[in-house]
Amino acid sequence: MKINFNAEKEFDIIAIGRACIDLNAVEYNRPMEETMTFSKYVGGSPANIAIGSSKLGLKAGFIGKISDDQHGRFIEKYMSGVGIDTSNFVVDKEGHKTGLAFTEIKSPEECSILMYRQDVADLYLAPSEVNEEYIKKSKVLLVSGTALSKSPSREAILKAVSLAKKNDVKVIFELDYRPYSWESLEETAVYYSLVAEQADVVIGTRDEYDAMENRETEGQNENTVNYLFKHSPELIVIKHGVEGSYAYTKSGEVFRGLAYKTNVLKTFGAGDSYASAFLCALITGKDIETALKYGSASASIVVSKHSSSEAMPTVEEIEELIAKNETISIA
Ligand SMILES: Nc1ncnc2c1ncn2[C@@H]1O[C@H](COP(=O)(O)OP(=O)(O)O)[C@@H](O)[C@H]1O
Ligand SMILES: O=C(O)C[C@@H](O)[C@H](O)C(=O)COP(=O)(O)O
Repeated sequence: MKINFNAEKEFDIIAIGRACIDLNAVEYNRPMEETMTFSKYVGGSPANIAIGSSKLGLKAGFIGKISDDQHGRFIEKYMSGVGIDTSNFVVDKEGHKTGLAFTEIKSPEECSILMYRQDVADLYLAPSEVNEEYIKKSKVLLVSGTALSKSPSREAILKAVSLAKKNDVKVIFELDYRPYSWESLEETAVYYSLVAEQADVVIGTRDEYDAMENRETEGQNENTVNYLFKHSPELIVIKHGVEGSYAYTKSGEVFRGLAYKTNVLKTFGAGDSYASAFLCALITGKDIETALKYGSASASIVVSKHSSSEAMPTVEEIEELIAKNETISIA
């Protein structure tokens, strides 16, 4: 099965949400308390997805608010440098700062992220700063769940989703759940359900769907898809880490994507690289099974490297890995 996108559109994908900075531990395999040096990269889930998409040859744009300082200018310059249209970046004029994510790489299995996200510029994107003429030019609007965590960004996202639906732009909802961004699980569940019900494609980990369902315990994929398929989604992707991922279609098909063996350096970056390559495959007309392979291969490459954004692979690297066919099989 394939998803049909409107071929007349100028952009393949426009992402909306945060464009921030990752500061990744240079001395890894140790706790952050003992880490003295960090490398700077552009970060933020939707920015990473836009960067990954652009590197794979898609025409990508971005809607977001950046700080009026050195960090904001670094982000804009890096993203335009990799070919992303940054004309719809808004520069914050109220002194809000760029969000920072310090990463800790204790071991390949034990990584964590320490986020500095108080009063960050990205969450001040206002509905009036979301432009219909821009959104209508894209095949896809990629929405990050974290952008729903606070107003006015929350309303800006809801406006963007309704403009996308009005203008034949597919809404892809990447759940991107960061618990510390939210007041409560209850609040997350309200806004995640609202947007997931309107989206065409939903992508998330099992844990993230549990947040959408306001669950403290692990839910069943079958129940999740039965609920969402009563609404707009035509495709639902549920990721299970190294155990791989599943894609469910409204017509009842289920596909499994296996993870590819790799030399893991750190675990973060997997989700964003997966999303960009999965979507690139779908948008360029590949079937869902191939899209799952693209997502898994891209994630496998990025977890073997130091960054999330800079490490995003090319189509050739992805296809080379798929051709080797060294998957991780877990029952
Ligand atoms: N250790 C790993 N080795 C190889 N691939 C991995 C590994 N961990 C995750 N992946 C790949 O990345 C995808 C997304 O990872 P997951 O952990 O589910 O998402 P997220 O990073 O959003 O939490 C998985 O479906 C898998 O294909
Ligand atoms: O999303 C962020 O704000 C931080 C990211 O830039 C960071 O690289 C990361 O956590 C990516 O992890 P993923 O969501 O597993 O792809």
